[in-house]
Amino acid sequence: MAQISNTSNSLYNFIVRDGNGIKGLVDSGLLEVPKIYIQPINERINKLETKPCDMPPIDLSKLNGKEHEKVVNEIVRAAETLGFFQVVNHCVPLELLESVKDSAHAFFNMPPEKKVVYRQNVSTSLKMRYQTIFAPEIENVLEWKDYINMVYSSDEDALQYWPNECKDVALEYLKLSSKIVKVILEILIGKLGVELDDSKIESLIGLKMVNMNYYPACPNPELTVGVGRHSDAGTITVLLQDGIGGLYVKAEDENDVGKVEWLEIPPIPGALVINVGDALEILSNGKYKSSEHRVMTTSNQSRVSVPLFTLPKFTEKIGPLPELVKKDGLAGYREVLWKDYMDNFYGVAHEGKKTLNFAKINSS
Ligand SMILES: O=C(O)CCC(=O)C(=O)O
Ligand SMILES: [Fe+2]
Repeated sequence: MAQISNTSNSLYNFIVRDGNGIKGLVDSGLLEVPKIYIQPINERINKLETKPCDMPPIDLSKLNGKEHEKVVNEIVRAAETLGFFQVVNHCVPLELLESVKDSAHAFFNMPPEKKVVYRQNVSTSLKMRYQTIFAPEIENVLEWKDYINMVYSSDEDALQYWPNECKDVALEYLKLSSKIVKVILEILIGKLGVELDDSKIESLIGLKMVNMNYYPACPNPELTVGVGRHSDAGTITVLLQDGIGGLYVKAEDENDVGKVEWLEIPPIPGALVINVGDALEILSNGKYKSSEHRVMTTSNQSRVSVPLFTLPKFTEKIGPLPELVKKDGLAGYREVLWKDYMDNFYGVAHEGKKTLNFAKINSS
């Protein structure tokens, strides 16, 4: 924290201590991007070097019909290649998705004094946090994003600790999206030729949290990032994005091996984005890809997104499934206590998929 708070104390106090967030700074009439938000050139997103991801969304309702196997294969292929795909005809009502986005706006539109009570160091609850900086003590440049993190432990706790503005819809979203996660996880594990009982599947997604990300309009989006390059730590993420766009995923150019390209996951009304996290990459011994992704901001509209992160319970030991190691003849990752993995994940600056090196064997 020293770095940021020392270099621009008053900015730090305004944004973080007083709970205004980067949203508050933009609302105050900001014309220029403050220095601590300016990314080094190699981290900026050049839209000209990106293209839209043209993978059609996967229709989950077809899992119940004669195209079951085709849909299963689409899911597996997407998880093996990009690690990202979109689903439609899932079980989450579209009105609920609209209410979730509305409630995110309702929370962030509150005055700072209402939000600051949820700030780390102010609130004693670990179940709800309002933050603007991923990790001020380790990141040198800040992300153009405010967010809340709502950790699920029980319905009672959620209704007690999560903000009134969003708790009911966030809880409903968490429950229904968790069903999608379970269906997809069972398919992916099944296709590895491994059988896991229900309690094991549950423990792989035993920790659930809903974040609400708010990216205010930025005077110069080319200089900043909404979220820098990272992979998600957990098993599977379900992401609701609004219609603004700006989520980019790293892919290998199909026509030019080794060449990297950034694909934008286009907003599709009613669709949910699904992505593989580090835990699933480890479990599958690298077969399923936890993708590097990042977010660009826009100059005239604020964007919201609402990920449901599902992660293994902290007490789980996560390593490649033994049947796969036997089949592959080699483990690409070591077994880690999930708590240790998460401590490392939150303790280092994020630089793409480097957080996975904690578990990788022979990582360079
Ligand atoms: O806002 C988005 O589209 C993605 C956010 C994200 O990657 C995250 O919260 O981990
Ligand atoms: Fe992410």
